Amino acid sequence: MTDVVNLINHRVPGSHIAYYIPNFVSEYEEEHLIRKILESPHQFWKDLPNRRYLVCTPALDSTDTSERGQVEGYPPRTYSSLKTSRPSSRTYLVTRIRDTGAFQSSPHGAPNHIILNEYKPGQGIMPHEDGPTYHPVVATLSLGSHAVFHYYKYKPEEEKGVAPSTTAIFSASTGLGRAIDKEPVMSLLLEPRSLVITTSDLYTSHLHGIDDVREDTFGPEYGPPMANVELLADAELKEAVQKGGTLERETRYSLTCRDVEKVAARLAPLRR
Ligand SMILES: O=C(O)CCC(=O)C(=O)O
Ligand SMILES: [Fe+2]
Repeated sequence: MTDVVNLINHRVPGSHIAYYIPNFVSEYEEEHLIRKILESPHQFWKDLPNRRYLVCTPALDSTDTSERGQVEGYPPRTYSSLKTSRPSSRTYLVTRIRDTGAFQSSPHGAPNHIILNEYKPGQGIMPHEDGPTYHPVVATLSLGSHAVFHYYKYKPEEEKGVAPSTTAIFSASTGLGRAIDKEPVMSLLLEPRSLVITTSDLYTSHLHGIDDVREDTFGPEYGPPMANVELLADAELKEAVQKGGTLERETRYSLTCRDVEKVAARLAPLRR
């Protein structure tokens, strides 16, 4: 892994609550992590039409349930651990994320919870909120492919009715159906091996999502600008974003690392 990062050098321009760190892990580490991910037993994965995911804790082995808990939107039966060799790749990763200082004020001072998602080309995740279960800092590592991450806001309450530019969605914070503004407030290109850290109300009062497309096309007529373009490390990707171009998606794995403030339910050990 690379040296300890100084977050201040990675602030997304125009935002004081998002940080983008390219090449947070090396190609060798990426390959190792993907291999470990693919070794996770099939029964631990939860298949959805547009992605599959599993939930694990960063530091515990598969027989230790002491820190496991229920996370809103994620059924308890998916709780498991990634199969890892010693020393745990997850522990190492979490230590490095802790060392960025982003989780300094979180209850455990470091992520204690990881959601692993796998997206094939053409898959994505609808705009959603993650709910109030977590401390409002999230660190997401991307592996295997790039993705374009959009952040959205809700339409103001007084705008009743769903206009053509909005989508009605259930809000985890209010429990009500609300209309979202389809124009993203911010969009980021996440390179493979990058870490993005978002905090504060980008997390608590906004939604986030990834379009279910096979390729991403950039250019003024194709969609919103990428707020982190100046921070991109890969010259080819950067040029595609700056001058206009198309990037084909490959299989992407994301590790969404957070601190669960309150563990809502203790779970029985997995028997398999
Ligand atoms: O794959 C990602 O980066 C986003 C995952 C996500 O938003 C979630 O699992 O709630
Ligand atoms: Fe999410």
